[in-house]
Amino acid sequence: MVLAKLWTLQQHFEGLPKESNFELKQEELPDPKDGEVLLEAVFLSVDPYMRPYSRMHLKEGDTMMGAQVSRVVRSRNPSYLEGSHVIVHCGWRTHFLSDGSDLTPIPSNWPEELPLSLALGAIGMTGLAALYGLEEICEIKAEETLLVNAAAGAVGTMVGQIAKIKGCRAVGCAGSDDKVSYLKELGFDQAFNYKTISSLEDALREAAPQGYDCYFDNVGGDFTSTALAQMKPFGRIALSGSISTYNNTAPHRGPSIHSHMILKQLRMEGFLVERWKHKHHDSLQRLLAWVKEGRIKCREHITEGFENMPASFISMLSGGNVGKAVVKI
Ligand SMILES: NC(=O)C1=CN([C@@H]2O[C@H](COP(=O)(O)OP(=O)(O)OC[C@H]3O[C@@H](n4cnc5c(N)ncnc54)[C@H](OP(=O)(O)O)[C@@H]3O)[C@@H](O)[C@H]2O)C=CC1
Ligand SMILES: CCCCCC(=O)/C=C/[C@@H]1[C@@H](C/C=C\CCCC(=O)O)[C@@H](O)C[C@H]1O
Repeated sequence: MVLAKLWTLQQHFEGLPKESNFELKQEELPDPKDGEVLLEAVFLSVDPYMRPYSRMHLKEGDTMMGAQVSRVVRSRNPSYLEGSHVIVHCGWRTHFLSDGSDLTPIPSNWPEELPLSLALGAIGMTGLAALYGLEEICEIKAEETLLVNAAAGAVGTMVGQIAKIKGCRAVGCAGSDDKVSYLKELGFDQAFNYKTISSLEDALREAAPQGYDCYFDNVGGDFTSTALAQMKPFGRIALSGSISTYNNTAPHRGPSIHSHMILKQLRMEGFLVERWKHKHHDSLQRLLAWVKEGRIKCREHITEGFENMPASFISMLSGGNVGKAVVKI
């Protein structure tokens, strides 16, 4: 028997989540039965979707949703050896009993020197979001100019670096001067702090006077209304997320899109990573190769301790992270 800790959604969020929205609980888990494995969390993923999805899919009292890298501590399932690692969507919890059907093994050629936390980020869900948004939705081509917002985050840092690998010009914006310096270190051609500029319109024009072929949108809202005006004819827009609206307490009036979309004949499409599940294996191998070759740098924002899950989540939504937000147990 093991005592699992778990974070529950004590009360639905109103605006930015608060520590009081969460409750830490404990649960006794029995020994695994035939076919089952007992998992222990090693790294928990901290992601923006948890904010809107909790409202859509959770009741008060439910365990918070989320993915983690876990270690198999006891196995009665021959497919999973004790000591091996898997990814599992079991929520914010330290231990979990699984029948094996919901587990994704870490790629078998994972290099020993790479932290397993990257399987939640650059070589995991957020890396895949960047890759698919660029290749499948933007259909980005060499020498094109790309704009990405929330650029210093998990998805954004990957978007800019993949665009550079493909021979494109990458423009990124983020919410602090340190983040902007980091984007330049990563090879972004232009980067600016959207919180300190006097006009977003001017900053976008200065960064790419000829306009943008592709726009990878993580932020939505008013930013998108302004960015659309600077797309080139036949530009493509990948709607990845709209984090600027996740904490809204009143329904948000969407960006005004028609005149730009029609007159410039733009294409805008939302996506979820899981659409290309059939490509995940090969895509993860491509991301892994770029990381091993040093063509992609991975920065992680690691918070220590399961008790700090709510704090890490609130901080990420407030812009406190550079790179992928992860909690290490
Ligand atoms: N479609 C899909 O399949 C997927 C979509 N996503 C989406 O991608 C986006 C980025 O996710 P991810 O990379 O994991 O998170 P990040 O690592 O980028 O962290 C979130 C960042 O968002 C920025 N942010 C917060 N509030 C605002 C705001 N009001 N305006 C502008 N920026 C803001 C902050 O950076 P700053 O300091 O720059 O403000 C913060 O650091 C999210 O919208 C998410 O929902 C993620 C994964 C998969
Ligand atoms: C308007 C909201 C847009 C959110 C965009 C976004 O960030 C999507 C992310 C998904 C994410 C969804 C996650 C969870 C389902 C529950 C699983 C769990 O962790 O318990 C994931 O599926 C990959 C992204 O496409």
